[in-house]
Amino acid sequence: MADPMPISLPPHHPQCLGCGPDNPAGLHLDVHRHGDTVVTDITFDPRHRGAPGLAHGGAISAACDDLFGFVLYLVEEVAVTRTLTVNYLAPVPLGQPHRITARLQHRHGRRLHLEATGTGPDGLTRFTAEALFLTVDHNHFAPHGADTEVQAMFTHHQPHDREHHN
Ligand SMILES: CCCCCCCCCC(=O)SCCNC(=O)CCNC(=O)[C@H](O)C(C)(C)COP(=O)(O)OP(=O)(O)OC[C@H]1O[C@@H](n2cnc3c(N)ncnc32)[C@H](O)[C@@H]1OP(=O)(O)O
Repeated sequence: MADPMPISLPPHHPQCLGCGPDNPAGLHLDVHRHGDTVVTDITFDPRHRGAPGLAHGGAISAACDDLFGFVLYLVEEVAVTRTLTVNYLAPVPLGQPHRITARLQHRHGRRLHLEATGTGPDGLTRFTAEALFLTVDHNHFAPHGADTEVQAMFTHHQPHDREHHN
């Protein structure tokens, strides 16, 4: 079957570390939905350096965590990371695009089990990640004054409308 048409997904908010276009220290992930997966192409650069010439594990982890945050648009529920495990299978060179693909593996009540794979231009999978996200309601963010902002992320994102118009 042909690949589904990619659909552009909006950043969580302009200052998000993972995807915010206005965060000068951010990774600036540009994310698309492909069917039941979300996909981003990231090229780590010298700002993300760990060992010389290689991406820092924390930068890779942040990219995976944020990409999992885009699966929430597909699930259409607010959730936060409870656990995140990254399997660093091979060093990730700076300056080479890597495609990270994430999806919901399964759901059990409030528990969303997510999985991701990061693959280089040579086809080698250099890292994988698994996460447990727990659904929360908007009040989770209220003590930090962000409940309205989080609600807006999910209200303004209308995946079905976008699908029809793309
Ligand atoms: C949301 C908008 C997107 C924003 C951008 C996305 C950015 C990317 C995502 C992130 O970085 S989120 C930020 C980092 N994460 C956090 O700040 C979360 C901090 N942790 C918490 O706030 C609480 O620990 C949490 C809300 C996750 C859970 O607290 P709760 O009191 O609601 O749940 P509880 O600990 O009682 O566990 C609920 C259920 O999960 C189960 N559970 C908890 N930890 C588990 C575990 N490790 N493995 C398996 N099950 C687990 C637990 O047994 C229980 O099962 P039952 O419902 O069956 O009783």
